[in-house]
Parts: sequence; structure tokens; C-alpha cells
Amino acid sequence: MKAHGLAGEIVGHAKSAETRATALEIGFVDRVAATAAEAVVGADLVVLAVPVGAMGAVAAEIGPHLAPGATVTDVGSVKQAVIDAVAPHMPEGVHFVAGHPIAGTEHSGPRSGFATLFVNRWWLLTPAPGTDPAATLRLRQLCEGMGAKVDEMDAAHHDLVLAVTSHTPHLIAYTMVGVADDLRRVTDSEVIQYSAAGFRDFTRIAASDPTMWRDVFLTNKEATLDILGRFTEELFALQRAIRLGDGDHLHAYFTRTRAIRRGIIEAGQDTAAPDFGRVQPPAGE
Ligand SMILES: NC(=O)C1=CN([C@@H]2O[C@H](COP(=O)(O)OP(=O)(O)OC[C@H]3O[C@@H](n4cnc5c(N)ncnc54)[C@H](O)[C@@H]3O)[C@@H](O)[C@H]2O)C=CC1
Ligand SMILES: O=C(O)C(=O)Cc1ccc(O)cc1
Repeated sequence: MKAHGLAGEIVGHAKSAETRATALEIGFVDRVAATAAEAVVGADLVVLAVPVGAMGAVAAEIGPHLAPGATVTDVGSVKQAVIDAVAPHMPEGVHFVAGHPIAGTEHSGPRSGFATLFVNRWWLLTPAPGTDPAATLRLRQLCEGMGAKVDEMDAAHHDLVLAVTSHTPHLIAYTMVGVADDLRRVTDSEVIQYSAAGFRDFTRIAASDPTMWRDVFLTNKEATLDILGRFTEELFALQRAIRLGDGDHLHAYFTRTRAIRRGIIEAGQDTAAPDFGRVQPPAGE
């Protein structure tokens, strides 16, 4: 927002004084406040950027201090649980429009942010029915001002889609790195030393913030369990094919998945691919 001149004054709050000092020092914000309640006084827009499980408590704290007509949004990775936790704390006349930028890295903290993070990334908005369309439009324009592509959808649909594209893949990465760690005791770190790109990407993802991801799975429970169930069924089918030496099954499956990937490329929908998640934070992080 600062890089594009989209906000007047940006006031930040974080729980730790050290994080607040860093945010101020690197010019991430114009001013910091010691409490969330103090930070929102007089704000036109409030962005909640805390782990999904903490959204409700922060909303309860700021609710009484929000200016009439203010817009509140969030960037949480799960949407229905955030709406359920935050909306009850929003006073009359305050617009809550939930949102999720599909952009980030495995790094946390103010030093991990960079001005081009949202360029050409999707930013999904999930306004609850009855939300003021003008507030949603203003937020859409703000996201677009940061270079993002914006889409609007129902929160439950968002949670199912993200369970497929982000949440379950993260869980698989965590599991695979855990398996390799068990194995490492046997192979004396060869697993890491000779890891191919696929596994290196898993270790990057598995380095993501544990609190953030714990909250994602606790709050997107139904959708993640649904997708995990389907995943394990397919995995067992492939496991069986390997055991039976059923090369036709394996070949047909891999042919189908290759066609899916090629279809995505041909449709020009792989805009996130070249550097997705590989952007390094500034030196010193
Ligand atoms: N990291 C990523 O790649 C992405 C993260 N998100 C979502 O953004 C949100 C924030 O994530 P990040 O910016 O990565 O995290 P971060 O770790 O950089 O910042 C989280 C902030 O929340 C504060 N916090 C933690 N627990 C709290 C509590 N109980 N009460 C009040 N404040 C608390 C921390 O002090 C910190 O200032 C999460 O909901 C996450 O799901 C969305 C898209 C991408
Ligand atoms: O680092 C990666 O590869 C990511 O997947 C980043 C990310 C994490 C959480 C989100 O809700 C959206 C994007």
C-alpha cells in the first residue's frame, strides 16, 4: 500500500514490542500502537493479519474502538471460521469484508513482506451476504492497486478450494518431511544431501509458521478431512498398483495428471509459477 501510495497513514500493531520496533525501523508502517484497540482509532480500513485462531479475540478487542463507516478485512487462509469469529464483534455501520491473498512465503514477520508480493496473484474476497457492495468494491480496488487479481466467492466454497490447492498439499509436505526425518537416522542425512527439487520444495513449505498452519487445520477441519480422505483413497489405489506390478494403472494415472498440468499451462492459468513462493525475503531475515 505504501509503495503504491494507496493509504494516507499506516498504523501497525503487533503483540511483541520487538516486532513493532522492527516494523517502524524498516518503514513498513508510519506509526505503531501498543494495543490493537489504539491502532484502529480513526482508521478507514483495518486489516487483521494474525493467525486464523486469533482473529476473534482481536476483533473483540478492536470492535468498540472502530470508527463508524470503517471497513475491516482480514488476510486469513480460512474464511468461514474467520467470518464466524469476527462478524459478531463488528458494530453497526462497520463493514466487514473477509479476504485472502493467495500469496506468501514460508517466512513470517515484517521483514518478510515486500512491495511486489501481490503482483499478479489472486486475492479472494468472501463478503457475507448483505455486505455493503460499496465497501467490497473499495477493497477490491485497493487489492487491484497492489497489482492483485481479485475474485469474489462464497466463504465455504473458498475453504473447499483452498483445502485442495493449499491446505492438504501443505499437510502432505509436512508428512513427507517427517518421514524423511525418520529415515535420516538410518541414512545419515543422505535424504537431505541428495534431495531432488520436489523434496526441497517440501522442506521449504514444511518450514512455514507452525501456529499459522495449526490454526488452518483446526478451522478448516471438514474440507481438509474430505480432501484427505479422497487423497488417501487414491494413494492406496496407487500403492496397490505398485504392489501388483500394474504398470498400466500407473501409466494411465500419470498420463492423466500430465494432461491436467499441460491444460493449465495452455489455458495461461499458471501465472504464479515462475517464482511462486521462491521470492527471498530481504537480506538479514
Ligand atoms: N504467510 C503466508 O504465506 C500467508 C499467510 N496468510 C494468513 O495471514 C495471516 C497472518 O500470517 P503471517 O502474516 O504470515 O504471520 P506473521 O507471523 O508474519 O504475523 C502474525 C502476527 O500475528 C500476531 N499474533 C499471533 N498470535 C496472536 C494472538 N493470539 N493475538 C494477537 N496477535 C497475535 C503476531 O504477533 C504477529 O504480529 C494468517 O491468518 C495466515 O493464515 C495468508 C496468505 C499467505
Ligand atoms: O509459501 C507458499 O508456497 C505458500 O503456499 C504461501 C501461502 C501460504 C498460505 C496461504 O494462505 C497462501 C499462500
